[in-house]
Amino acid sequence: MELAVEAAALGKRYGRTWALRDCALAVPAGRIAALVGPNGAGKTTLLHLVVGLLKPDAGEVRVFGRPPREALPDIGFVAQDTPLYRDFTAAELVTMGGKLNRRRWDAALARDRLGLLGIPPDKPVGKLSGGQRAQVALALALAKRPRLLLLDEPIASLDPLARREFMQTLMGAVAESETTVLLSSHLLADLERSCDHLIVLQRSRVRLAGPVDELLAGFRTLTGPQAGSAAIDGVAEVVRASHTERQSTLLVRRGDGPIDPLWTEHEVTLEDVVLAHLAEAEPRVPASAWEVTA
Ligand SMILES: Nc1ncnc2c1ncn2[C@@H]1O[C@H](COP(=O)(O)OP(=O)(O)OP(=O)(O)O)[C@@H](O)[C@H]1O
Repeated sequence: MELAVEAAALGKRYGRTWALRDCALAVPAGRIAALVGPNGAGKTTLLHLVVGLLKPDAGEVRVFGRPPREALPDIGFVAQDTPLYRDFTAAELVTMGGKLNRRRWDAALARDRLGLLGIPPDKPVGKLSGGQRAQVALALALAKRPRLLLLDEPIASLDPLARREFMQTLMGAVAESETTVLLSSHLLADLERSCDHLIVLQRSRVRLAGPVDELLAGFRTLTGPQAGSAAIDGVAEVVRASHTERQSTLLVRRGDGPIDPLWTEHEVTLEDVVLAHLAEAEPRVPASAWEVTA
């Protein structure tokens, strides 16, 4: 199995604070991988390490078996907030992309895609809507015909319809080209429909990672009587529990044995699994840290 992204003991720190630590990852080629986690978890840092914009302070990351700098011609990257030269039109950006990527540039693909989406070719991109700009950035990244496409929160500013259209465009494009995608997002419901690999970061560490179908198959929600959890001891490991006066709801990592019929088993969604793993309280900053000496 070819790995598109592989990281071992990868770490990056700013001053004394680790933005990413002990990160071990293996994203197989051809996957659409979602990178999720709370604000400040280290998602952008990880993407910047993968594209070679940052150098690791520990460990290493490889892209198709090579250091990121060597793999750069095979990587397409759309940074957070899709930065584009705002005074240029989409048509000018497509031409400029051709000059910057002489080895491989599919201008026809970008033009066809933008034409289909009704993006005006002759309007400065600064005057397009946020969704249209995101589509321009995606079309430019795809025109590079990358083997790995990195997208940092590409749909954050889009309305629900534009989000769906963006994800459909993305999935259609990568299915045709067998591109591997690593995309960070907070929008779990959108990811469930389109991603087949998941990486959850929390407080600079990988909390959970693997193929979505395997992760979902490994967890169940159980509902049953309060204080009945002894009945599942040894059969299922409780990841998160919530209780009302009458019943308990448990998210469990499923073992092999049968579950006591006291409990009703339900399948889980991606959102259930991610939120249960992130539910640990985030550390708070004490109010005293905000005091500024006059
Ligand atoms: N240039 C920098 N200098 C100092 N600290 C930084 C810098 N960039 C990021 N950090 C810190 O590194 C940590 C990880 O930041 P990062 O931007 O990777 O998180 P993120 O998961 O992408 O967050 P978000 O979802 O808010 O975009 C945070 O604690 C952040 O404050």
